[in-house]
Amino acid sequence: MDTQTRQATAAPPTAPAGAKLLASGVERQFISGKSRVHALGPFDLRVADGEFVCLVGPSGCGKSTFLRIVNGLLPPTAGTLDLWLDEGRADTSMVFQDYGVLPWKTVLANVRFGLEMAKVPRREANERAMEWIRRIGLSGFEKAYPATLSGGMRQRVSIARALAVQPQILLMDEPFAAVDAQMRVVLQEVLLKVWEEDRRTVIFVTHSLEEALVLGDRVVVVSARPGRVVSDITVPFGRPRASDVRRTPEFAELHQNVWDVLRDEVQASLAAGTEAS
Ligand SMILES: Nc1ncnc2c1ncn2[C@@H]1O[C@H](COP(=O)(O)OP(=O)(O)OP(=O)(O)O)[C@@H](O)[C@H]1O
Repeated sequence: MDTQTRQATAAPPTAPAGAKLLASGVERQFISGKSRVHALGPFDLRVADGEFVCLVGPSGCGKSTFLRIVNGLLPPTAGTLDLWLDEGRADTSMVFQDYGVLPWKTVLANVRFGLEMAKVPRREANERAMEWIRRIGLSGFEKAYPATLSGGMRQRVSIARALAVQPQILLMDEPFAAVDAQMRVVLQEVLLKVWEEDRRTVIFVTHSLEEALVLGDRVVVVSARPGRVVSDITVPFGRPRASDVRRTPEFAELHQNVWDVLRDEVQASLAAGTEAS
């Protein structure tokens, strides 16, 4: 029977060693009018504490749906999702493609926003926000409004806001898709640097296989809809990692191997779209 639960359990005795997240047979269907869309699953994934896992897959295969389930925004229609969370710290925090900054708030107020929601006292919230503004490379822009910033800077604000609450799991949904190619590389480097500093658990969705291989400890290839895990690759490049790892022959070879798997799913997705139309 469908369980329709997202279980967030504080350190249950059954936690597999080191696991932060365990998705077991997670599925999601959407019903709109008379049509039913089987968006995801059965989806099985285990993520260890402190691991950086990238999801790649064809458009519409359910990647965002999975993040929304992890974030608690959406219940699964079947299967279970267990999160092993420490008490007293924010569970999850999400960064979206479209910046998600509040245009009427300054950079400082935007970064402080999540802390205020978490009822962190004003002085501490200010200090933590200022610290994250520094870490993300926006010192000097505390009083600026989003409209005066570049897309890359706005996305830094989003990342700083998400990280300032010290989430146990950071969920990133194509966070760099809206910025130009050069800025994307810069933001990848910023993210690599801040992630190295405290290595929290990250699930990062991207359409760019190159980006996934530059950032991730693992790259999980998701099938055409309904999304299932078709391949789970451990990225062999060491840490700390610089973004110019992409220029090595080993990177090119791995990219080709993973692309061979991903291409089949993209083609399957296109074929399904053609049949449906
Ligand atoms: N609220 C909803 N109601 C109906 N269908 C939905 C809803 N949300 C998502 N879907 C459908 O579920 C499928 C998976 O969507 P989802 O956004 O998770 O895919 P995705 O892999 O993140 O896609 P993309 O890479 O293009 O962002 C799509 O067919 C989408 O249209």
